[in-house]
Amino acid sequence: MTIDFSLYLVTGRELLPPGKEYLQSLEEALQGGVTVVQIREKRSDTLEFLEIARESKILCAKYKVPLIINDRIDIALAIQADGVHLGQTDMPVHVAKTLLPVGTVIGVSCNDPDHVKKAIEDEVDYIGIGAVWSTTTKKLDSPVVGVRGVGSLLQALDGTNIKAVAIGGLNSTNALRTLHGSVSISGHRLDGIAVVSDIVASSAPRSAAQKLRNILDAWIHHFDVQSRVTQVYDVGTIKNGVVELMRLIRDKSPLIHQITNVVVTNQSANATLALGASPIMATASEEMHDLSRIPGGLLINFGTITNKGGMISAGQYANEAQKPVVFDPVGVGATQFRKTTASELLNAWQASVIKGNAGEMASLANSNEVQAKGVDSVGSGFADPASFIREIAKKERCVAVMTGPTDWVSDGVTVVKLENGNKMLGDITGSGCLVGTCVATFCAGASLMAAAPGTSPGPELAKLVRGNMLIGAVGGVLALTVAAECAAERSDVHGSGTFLPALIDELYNLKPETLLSRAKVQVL
Ligand SMILES: Nc1ncnc2c1ncn2[C@@H]1O[C@H](COP(=O)(O)OP(=O)(O)O)[C@@H](O)[C@H]1O
Ligand SMILES: Cc1ncsc1CCOP(=O)(O)O
Repeated sequence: MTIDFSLYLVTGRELLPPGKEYLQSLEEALQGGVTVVQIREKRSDTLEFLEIARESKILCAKYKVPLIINDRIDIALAIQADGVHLGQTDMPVHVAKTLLPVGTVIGVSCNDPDHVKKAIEDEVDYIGIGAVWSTTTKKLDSPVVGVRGVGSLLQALDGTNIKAVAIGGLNSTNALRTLHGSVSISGHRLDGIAVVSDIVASSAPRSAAQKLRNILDAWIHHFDVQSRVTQVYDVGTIKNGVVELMRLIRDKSPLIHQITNVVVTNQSANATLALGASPIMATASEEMHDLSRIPGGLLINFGTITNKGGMISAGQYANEAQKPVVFDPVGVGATQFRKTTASELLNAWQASVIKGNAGEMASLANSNEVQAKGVDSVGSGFADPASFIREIAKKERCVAVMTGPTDWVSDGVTVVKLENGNKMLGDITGSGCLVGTCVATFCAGASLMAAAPGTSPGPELAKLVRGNMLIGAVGGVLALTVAAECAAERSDVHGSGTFLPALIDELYNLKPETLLSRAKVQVL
């Protein structure tokens, strides 16, 4: 039987809110658009489980929704359920298959590559990947998979007909992030999401399910359409796009919320102003929601990690508001704490752009090809930077920027090579951080442009960010590197001390014509 796995409800009677009756809640969830139901009764004895399963089956049949039984082959047989769901310590699949009628759907829980390998060998019908987020609904025996961990498990299913759903802590706030961020490098997406508490614990399960349904419908449609069309760029389109953004930033002065390090806070705020935007350097968790409601962009630079909670909530609210999130993982390879924090942040929210030098990007990609010393990259960089940047962008599901004497930008398909700049940028502290600020500013411009009425077609509900982040990222790099060239040529610049204020001046005075004539852009 073919099952639509998109909205998979797992029951949990112990979570029902006071006054909500089980069958009533289930029926409302079905009306809200649940496509498959699993009866999970961890505390009931056999007779109670059987009774619940029977009643649930009648209700599911009314809505033509298939019913799956958790763990218990005997109950599944007794009520002629459509399927069973087995955990790693339940009845082995090959034994279950000998007991169940041919055609019974079999699913297993997986949280590592070996589980997936075994599920493929066992020819199961679907896998439940989890827990993806932390949850209090189930006591977890293994660490959470994290959104970024799902893709490699999905990729292992390439070439099979096995379906996959994500489970654990899913709700209407993180569903889109989970769906988008879990797509594998090979383009394999989840078939659905499995939810317990977000629906069952709700006093309004119909609207809880409907909310998830709307997100799923929008995202699946958007993804399936988008994976069939590739946006093609040429140098002219990119340069003109950047200039358009430059003008829009000066005209609209978007708010650039920056959580950045203590070393560069002042110069970053000044660079933002010089570009015509408005900086706010706010770090407390308590203010993140308010800030996310103001159009603009967010920069998270973790050069000095002092407020992880603020970084997490700022990014999550920005995703919700479809605002750009630019992540600068300063010195990520330097300490284990930075590595763990980067992974935590990148699982918590979807970065729109990740920007780093070669050492930082290598560390994020777990590559040993380029080393770092503290916050600096060491050596001559990647042998094939174009392929590296394309792959990391594809893996992280965002635009990636790798700085250095040559800067590289990719959205996972197109690679843009940028050769502006001046080596004096290496003589001041925080030139990479300034690139991050400029990128966040241009991405904010791109977001504002897309938010203008009539400029952004398509299902808005399906997006974690609005606007063209590739052009935004290129714009930020070009603004800073071209301004650096102009600053370095000035007769009043005698060294790094005079270079920095001259750089701010040149950003302030940067003209579209200068940027157009100096920009060294190649599209690969
Ligand atoms: N040798 C160089 N020549 C020209 N531009 C450079 C050079 N080194 C760095 N840059 C520019 O300086 C900016 C910061 O890059 P980088 O030095 O890699 O960052 P970080 O400070 O994070 O290590 C980038 O825009 C890059 O183009
Ligand atoms: C059954 C199960 N398997 C892995 S996590 C989980 C519980 C998910 O519940 P919730 O959706 O309430 O986090």
